[in-house]
Amino acid sequence: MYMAEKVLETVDLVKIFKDSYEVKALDNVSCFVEAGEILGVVGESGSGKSTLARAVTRLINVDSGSIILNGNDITGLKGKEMRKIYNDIQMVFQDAVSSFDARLTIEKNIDEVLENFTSLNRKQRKEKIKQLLRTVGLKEEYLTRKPLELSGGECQRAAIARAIATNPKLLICDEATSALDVSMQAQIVKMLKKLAVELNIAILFISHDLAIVNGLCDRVLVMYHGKVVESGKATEVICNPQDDYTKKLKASVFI
Ligand SMILES: Nc1ncnc2c1ncn2[C@@H]1O[C@H](COP(=O)(O)OP(=O)(O)OP(=O)(O)O)[C@@H](O)[C@H]1O
Repeated sequence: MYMAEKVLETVDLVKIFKDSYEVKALDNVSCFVEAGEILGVVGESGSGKSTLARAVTRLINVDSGSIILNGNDITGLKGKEMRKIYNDIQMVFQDAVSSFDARLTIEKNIDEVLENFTSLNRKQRKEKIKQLLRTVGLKEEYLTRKPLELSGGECQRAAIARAIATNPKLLICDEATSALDVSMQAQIVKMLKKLAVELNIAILFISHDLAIVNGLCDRVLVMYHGKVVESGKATEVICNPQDDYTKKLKASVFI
């Protein structure tokens, strides 16, 4: 029997932020994403979505639970060991422009990643960058443009080109389409679907937009106060929610 490869798995992740009071931002969060699959993570503001992304990329430490990447427990990795797996996990954020160095061309911005994380020579890197731009639907002339000379949608495409430059196994998109207009959102969604299938990348797609998640994701997790309150096939969870919170979330979005 064919078994899809689990690229990411989290087991009972707990993260508590202690300020003047305690916030359980992740409350026993277990989830997984397979190669070629897109997992949506939805929930209102403050439900823990970005904390999950930051925990998985090890930008923050968790209090308990495990993070398994390609079958390896990466929960406790530090420094050099952790840097080795950065090739395998990439992130795309809402504000694509500020994720780039505004003084450098798109080519140079992407080249920095290739220079740091691959052994390609200058000529090979240039070819690779051209190929990456083609993959995300940007013409070669964008190589010499600077981030502020691109539209929001084009810049997000360039950010995705840079994110896939190291052939990651897992791509985390944190509100990656939220700043775009509806037609741009649709184009990026189409492209992410294509990338998941053609490059066999697992995508964790964080969004507050249930309609987009419904159109893009295979499965979805609904988070509330750090807990996964419902999960399942995206169309089933969103079209026919069982949990009261998911019902409310859907009603608040679609009224
Ligand atoms: N560094 C931090 N210190 C203290 N509390 C934090 C920190 N980061 C997040 N939190 C808290 O953890 C909870 C979850 O926040 P998180 O950013 O994960 O939510 P979110 O679902 O991504 O929200 P949004 O959709 O607004 O981005 C919130 O109550 C937030 O205030």
